[in-house]
Amino acid sequence: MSAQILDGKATAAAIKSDLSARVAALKAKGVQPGLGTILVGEDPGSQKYVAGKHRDCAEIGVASIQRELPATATQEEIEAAVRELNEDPACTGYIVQLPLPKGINENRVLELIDPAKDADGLHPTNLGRLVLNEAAPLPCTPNGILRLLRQYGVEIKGAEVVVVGRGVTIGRSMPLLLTRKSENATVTQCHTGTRDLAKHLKEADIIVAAAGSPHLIKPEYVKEGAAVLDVGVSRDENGKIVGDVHPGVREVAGWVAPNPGGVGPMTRAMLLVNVVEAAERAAG
Ligand SMILES: Nc1nc2c(c(=O)[nH]1)N[C@@H](CN(C=O)c1ccc(C(=O)N[C@@H](CCC(=O)O)C(=O)O)cc1)CN2
Repeated sequence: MSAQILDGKATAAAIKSDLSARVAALKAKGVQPGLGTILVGEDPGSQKYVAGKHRDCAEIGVASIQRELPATATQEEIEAAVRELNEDPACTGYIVQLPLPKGINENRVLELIDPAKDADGLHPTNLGRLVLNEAAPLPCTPNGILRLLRQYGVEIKGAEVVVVGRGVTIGRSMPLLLTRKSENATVTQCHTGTRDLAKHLKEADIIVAAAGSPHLIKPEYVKEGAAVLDVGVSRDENGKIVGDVHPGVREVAGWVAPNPGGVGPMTRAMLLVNVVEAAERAAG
């Protein structure tokens, strides 16, 4: 039996359609939401993601503010771009596209973002609010994963979830979201220091694969009927995406979020949710 596809494209389209109406309501009140992006360098993947974010903005009526810096930009130049967006009233929320070039202190840049304009939910204040169970913009990919699971009726409550990876955009906060009382999942986090990944995966009802290691999750590691979300992005010699999940997993799993077409579009939709919610808060 082949797994049901968790269709991120279709789910994101429905979310964007709802957001369009909310943006129109804000505009009727004289509020124009605006998403800013800071892109440093010429990484083709990052350029593509940022371009997609601005296409989404145009689709739902959010204004776009784009700042591009060369790969040679200094820490000070990047921090100056952050300060500028903090002060720009047209920018109601913004992101710094990650990763930043080698040699740049990413945490120092993230810490400079005004937490009220943090559209990624990655500022330490907002991550701290998440730990404290307070309202905060949620990190986009983890939130998108939850929305996708709910959309397809995958049971999260009581589920054994294995998160593979511990990066700042997904792995660090995914367990925080899943273990809130509203989700009530049990989470095991695996990473490069995990001794027996297969043992943990075999127990999992839900697998979130965010390691960036091509085809790391093999069919024989997956419990029959599990939900498997492929979030890892590697590229082959032609620039084509290779996910963390082996294609054969579809024959074992109950649900699969493919890559591309699964979690990626949801990440972008959740960014728009954060931007619109921040503008709604600011409008009272
Ligand atoms: N500041 C941030 N940087 C990064 C984040 C993030 O959430 N905030 N996450 C990733 C990249 N990312 C968002 O920026 C992202 C990844 C994937 C997609 C997407 O739509 N992917 C498509 C495929 C696109 C392609 O063909 O390359 C899909 O999965 O269908 C959007 C955004 C790291 N950096």
